[in-house]
Amino acid sequence: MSLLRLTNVACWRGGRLLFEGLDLAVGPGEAVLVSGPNGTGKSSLLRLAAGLLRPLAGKVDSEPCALADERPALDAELPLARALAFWAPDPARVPDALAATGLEALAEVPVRLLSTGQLRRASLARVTLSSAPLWLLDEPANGLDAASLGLLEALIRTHIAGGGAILAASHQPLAGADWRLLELAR
Ligand SMILES: Nc1ncnc2c1ncn2[C@@H]1O[C@H](COP(=O)(O)OP(=O)(O)OP(=O)(O)O)[C@@H](O)[C@H]1O
Repeated sequence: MSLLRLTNVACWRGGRLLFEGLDLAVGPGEAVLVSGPNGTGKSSLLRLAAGLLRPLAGKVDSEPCALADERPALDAELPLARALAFWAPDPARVPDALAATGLEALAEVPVRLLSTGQLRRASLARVTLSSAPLWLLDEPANGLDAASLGLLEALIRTHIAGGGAILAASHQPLAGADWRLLELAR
């Protein structure tokens, strides 16, 4: 059983072929780390997996997923807790998600006032609240200080231990899981 399966996938973007013939299966409890030089299509691969991009060829099958990338996808005008509640099937879990990402003191602060690293952590809180079995994390360590990196790794560990799956793109090594590596080449 796979939570994400790509079969013979080709991706065309920005007027060129980024990759083709890509097969990938990610099952419960598995984590895959996509690496490769700038512009090789790591973010595009995550967007394909999320159903936000269509493959040029091949097939993408995915269970419900939550994507965290550089866009927080939170209402900038709302206090953080309310902005997160919008995405939560169970809003009662918002305080736990804030605590798990070290944001409990910012629950009433409007999203637009958060710093870069705080916004990254808010995205992670949104992902944890989604209840999606598949997490798609695009450069999740960007902008995080050492303590926040520890929180990210703890969230990854818990998700994998609970039978979730993760597809992440990162230029930096990430702990928290026994990552299977997928290298995209130029
Ligand atoms: N919104 C877009 N519209 C058109 N082309 C795009 C768009 N976003 C990215 N591309 C193209 O797709 C290519 C791959 O971009 P992508 O962001 O997937 O690479 P990446 O491997 O994640 O890069 P990086 O390491 O810099 O984050 C880029 O070189 C660009 O030409």
